[in-house]
Amino acid sequence: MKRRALMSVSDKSGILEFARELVKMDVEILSTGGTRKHLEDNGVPTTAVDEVTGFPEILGGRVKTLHPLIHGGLLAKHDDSEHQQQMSDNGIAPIEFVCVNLYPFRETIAKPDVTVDDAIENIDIGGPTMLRSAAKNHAYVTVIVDSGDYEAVLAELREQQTTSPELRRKLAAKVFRHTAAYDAYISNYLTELTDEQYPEQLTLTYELSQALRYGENPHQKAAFYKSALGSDFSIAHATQLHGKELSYNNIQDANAALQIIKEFTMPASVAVKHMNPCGVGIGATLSESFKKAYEADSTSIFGGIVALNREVDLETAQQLSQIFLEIVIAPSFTEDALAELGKKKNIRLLTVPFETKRRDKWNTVTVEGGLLVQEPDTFGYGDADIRVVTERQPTEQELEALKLGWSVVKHVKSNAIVVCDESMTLGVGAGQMNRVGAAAIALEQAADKAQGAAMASDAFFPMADTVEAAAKAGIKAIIQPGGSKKDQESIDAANAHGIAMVFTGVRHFKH
Ligand SMILES: NC(=O)c1ncn([C@@H]2O[C@H](COP(=O)(O)O)[C@@H](O)[C@H]2O)c1NC=O
Repeated sequence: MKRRALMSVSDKSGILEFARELVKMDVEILSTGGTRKHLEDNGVPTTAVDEVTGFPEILGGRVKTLHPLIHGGLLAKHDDSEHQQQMSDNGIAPIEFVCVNLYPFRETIAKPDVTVDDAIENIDIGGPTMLRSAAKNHAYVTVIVDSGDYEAVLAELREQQTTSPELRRKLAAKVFRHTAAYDAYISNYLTELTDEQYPEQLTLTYELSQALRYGENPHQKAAFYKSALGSDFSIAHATQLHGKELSYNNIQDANAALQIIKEFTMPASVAVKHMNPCGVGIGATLSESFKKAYEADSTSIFGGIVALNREVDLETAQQLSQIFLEIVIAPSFTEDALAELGKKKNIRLLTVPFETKRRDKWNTVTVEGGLLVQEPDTFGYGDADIRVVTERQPTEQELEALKLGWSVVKHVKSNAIVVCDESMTLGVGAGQMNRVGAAAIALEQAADKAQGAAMASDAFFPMADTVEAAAKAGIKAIIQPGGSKKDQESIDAANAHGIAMVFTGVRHFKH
C-alpha cells in the first residue's frame, strides 16, 4: 500500500517543494480544493480528498476533511489489531503525514475594517481537527504545521525512510501550542464582543521575540515574548538599527522610557535608569530638550536609556554621543545622525512606531503563582480636576512646572517625588519606603535649583512634614492628589510658607 500524506494549507509557501520531494519518495498526496489546484497547476500529482471520502466539499468549504475516512486514517494505531480490523472493515487507509496550516484568523482580526462575519469565516475548524488528530497519534503520524519544519522532515526521510519518534513528538507538541494559541485569539476576540470583563479563564498568547543572553542577572536564563495583537508603540515592535543585542534589563528600561515619552507632545527627551526617569527635558527643539534631560542629572544618565519623541538630527546626535548611553530610541534618525551615533560600537539605536494604532487594553504583572491584571494608568494631567487648595494661586509658569512634574511622577516607583521647573526635572526621589524620604532625595539632588521650583507627589501627604521640607528648600508650588485625613495640616503649612498647592484628586502609585 502506498504511503499517504494529506496536505491542506492556507499559506502555500514551500508546499510545492515539500510535495515534490514526497512524491519522489513514492508518497501519494491527498489534498483539499485550493491546495490541490496549486499543486496540480505546478505539476504535482494529487488525489482529491473528496475522492477519498466520496463526499464533496460543502458549505463553502466549512466541511471538507471532517470525515471518518480521513480521521480514521489519522487516528488509527498501526500496531493495534482491533484498530486494523476496523480500518479494513470500513475501507480506511492510514495517513502517515499531515501538512496543514490554518485560516489566517489573527491576520484577519488585525485588519482595521474587519467585520465579525469575516472574522468568523476565518475560524478554521477542519484544519485544527486534523492537526489535533495527527498530533495525538504522533506515535505513527508526522504532523507539520510550520513550513519551517518541512526540511527537517525531509532530511530524516532521506536518511532513514521514516521520521524519528523524537521529531514526531516535537512536531506534535508544536501543533498543540499552535492550536492553543489559535483558539486563544478566537476566544479573546469573541470575549471582547461580549460584556464579560474578567473571564473565568484567561488564555494569553505570546510569540517568541528572542532568546536573551541572560535575565536580570547573568545566572538567570531569559527570553522575550511579544504579543502579536498588543500595543505597537512598544519595545516589542522596535527596529534595531545599530549595536549589540538588547538585554533583559535594556528591554525593561526601554519600556519605561517609552511609557514616559508618551506623555509629551512637544519635543521631549527622557533618560531612564533602573526603570525610573533620571532626567526629563522639554524644549522648542529636540536638542534643547536633550540638553535639559542631561543637565537634570548628568551623573545618573551615564549608561542610561534615552527616548526622544522627534527624529534625531545631527545636532542632537552629537550631544548624545558625548556620553555613554546603552540605548537611544526615537521615531527615526536622520542619515547623518545615524552615522554620528553609529561610530559608537556599543550603543543600541532603535526606532519604534510613534504613530500608534493599537494600545494594550490591560497591564499584567506576575506574582509567584498568579497574575495581576489591571487597566493601564492612562490618566493624565489634562484629565485631572485641578483644584487650588491654598491661599496663593499658582502662576502660569508654576502651572507649567506642576504639569511636567505630574506627568513624570506617575512613572516613578512609589513613594515618588519629582522636583522640576517648567521644562526639566531637577530631582527625582524614587522607590522610598516613606514619602518624606523620597522628598529628601529629590530636594537634595535639586539643591539650589529647588528655589522657586515645583514639586509633584504621586500620592497624598500623610502629614505636613514633606511640605515643611519643600518650603525649607525653596519650593513654591506643589501638586499632589490630596485625600489624606490630615490634608488641612499640609494646606496650613503651604499657606504659612506662601506655597501654591493643587490637588488632582487622582493618585499615581507605581509599585
Ligand atoms: N472544513 C474543513 O473540513 C477543512 N479542512 C481543512 N480546512 C482548511 O482549509 C485550508 C485549505 O483549503 P484549500 O486547500 O481549499 O486552500 C487549510 O487552512 C485547512 O486548515 C478546512 N476548513 C475549515 O474549517
